[in-house]
Amino acid sequence: MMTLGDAPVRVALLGCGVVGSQVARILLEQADDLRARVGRPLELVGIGVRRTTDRPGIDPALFTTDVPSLVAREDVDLVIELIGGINPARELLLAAIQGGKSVVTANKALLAQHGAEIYDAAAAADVDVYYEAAVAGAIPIIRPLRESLVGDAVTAVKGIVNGTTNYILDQMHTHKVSFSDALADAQRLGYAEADPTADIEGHDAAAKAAILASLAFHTRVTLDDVACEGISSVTADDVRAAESLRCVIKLLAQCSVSPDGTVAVGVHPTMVPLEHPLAGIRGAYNAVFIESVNAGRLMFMGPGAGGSPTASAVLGDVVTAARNRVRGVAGHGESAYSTPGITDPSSVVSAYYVAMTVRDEPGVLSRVADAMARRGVSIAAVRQEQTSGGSGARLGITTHRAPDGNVRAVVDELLGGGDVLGDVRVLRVEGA
Ligand SMILES: NC(=O)C1=CN([C@@H]2O[C@H](COP(=O)(O)OP(=O)(O)OC[C@H]3O[C@@H](n4cnc5c(N)ncnc54)[C@H](O)[C@@H]3O)[C@@H](O)[C@H]2O)C=CC1
Ligand SMILES: N[C@@H](CC=O)C(=O)O
Ligand code: NA
Repeated sequence: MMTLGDAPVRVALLGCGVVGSQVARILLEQADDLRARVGRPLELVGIGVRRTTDRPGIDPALFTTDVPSLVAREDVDLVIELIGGINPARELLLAAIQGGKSVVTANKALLAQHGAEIYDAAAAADVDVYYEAAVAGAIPIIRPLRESLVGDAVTAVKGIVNGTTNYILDQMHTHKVSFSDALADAQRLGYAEADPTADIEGHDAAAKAAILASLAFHTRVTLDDVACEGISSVTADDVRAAESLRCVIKLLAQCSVSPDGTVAVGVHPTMVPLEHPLAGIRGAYNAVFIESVNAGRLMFMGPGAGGSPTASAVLGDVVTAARNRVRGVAGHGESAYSTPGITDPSSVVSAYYVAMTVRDEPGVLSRVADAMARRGVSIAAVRQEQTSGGSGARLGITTHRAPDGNVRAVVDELLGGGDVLGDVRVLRVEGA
């Protein structure tokens, strides 16, 4: 990489939505401080957008809809991608890298599916790829895994990594707001993805889990490797059931090394006991625990979504990449030397809450208990109450830890028999 002499570091920004507009604001408002921190001015030379409209405080001459030409400009040193989605974001990032530009992105969907292609291209071109904003918004989590803990041996990463779903679940628990109203609020507040299906079906959290697992275990985990359940089926009844067990429902991402050395990565709605630190993570906040052999247990917490917090993480990367540029070096590349393989999701062990509406007749409970016992699923607690319509009983069973596949097999068996009337719910339960 060439040094820049005394020249400014020239920055192209792609996308000027929730996050991009805040990045532009900070680049312009904090220009003096940023110059002092980089040692050269950070000059915003263009903003690529789909449609040009006036944005208060930003010179209209900066905007262009010809994004490929902006990326190809000879005088651009650094490209910030805040468009989202796969293409054209992928093509634009690859073009930037192949043109010798360093890149900063918040695009977890892209990195979880095409990360290897992008990291390899950056290594070949000797330029930087930074992506702190891609996981858990403002919270520094990529850099701690990529740099601070790289001399340790991480064994598990787990937590809340999607602000939208945490906001929705928190509203459902705390204010008894409906799922759809809470989602509409999350969209209005700028937390949700352009298509919020990615949030509520767990795909966004799964993409982040893939990125975290890749960094934590020095391997390449992609979106397809992640067992993923979202929160779209979580109902007010589930919320009440969780509360009656002194729990709240959270969408948890879990990445760990299994006993056979493979890597287990999953995203699931989970009942979390009120006394657990993750239970108190409110609104669009995120929290991530890292467990490692030498450091022990670390917790990172903060705003996981929203324009200004996410822009903070983007600017951290921009300053780092610009400093590298000034010194004529590229930062740390990807460490993906390990190939442990992915754990079969059915062998992942957890405690469960299994609820179902059953016939209110003698013998039903013992048959359900027998089906569980035959699959090695041990019951921790049982609650039973009349359904409001009186057509059956609502059975809520909490299990001890058991393999996911065994619990699913019990549920399939019960659904095939005559005792279960319907409305079966299976939720993981986190240890206190
Ligand atoms: N909103 C948030 O809280 C967070 C968002 N992110 C990520 O940041 C990225 C941007 O997210 P938001 O700002 O929320 O999205 P947004 O939808 O508000 O903004 C996207 C911007 O890209 C532009 N754009 C879309 N298609 C384009 C195209 N083909 N060519 C040029 N410009 C195009 C849009 O006009 C808009 O200016 C995404 O990758 C998202 O996953 C990451 C962390 C938090
Ligand atoms: N839609 C995402 C935005 C941040 O990554 C979320 O809600 O967490
Ligand atoms: Na982050």
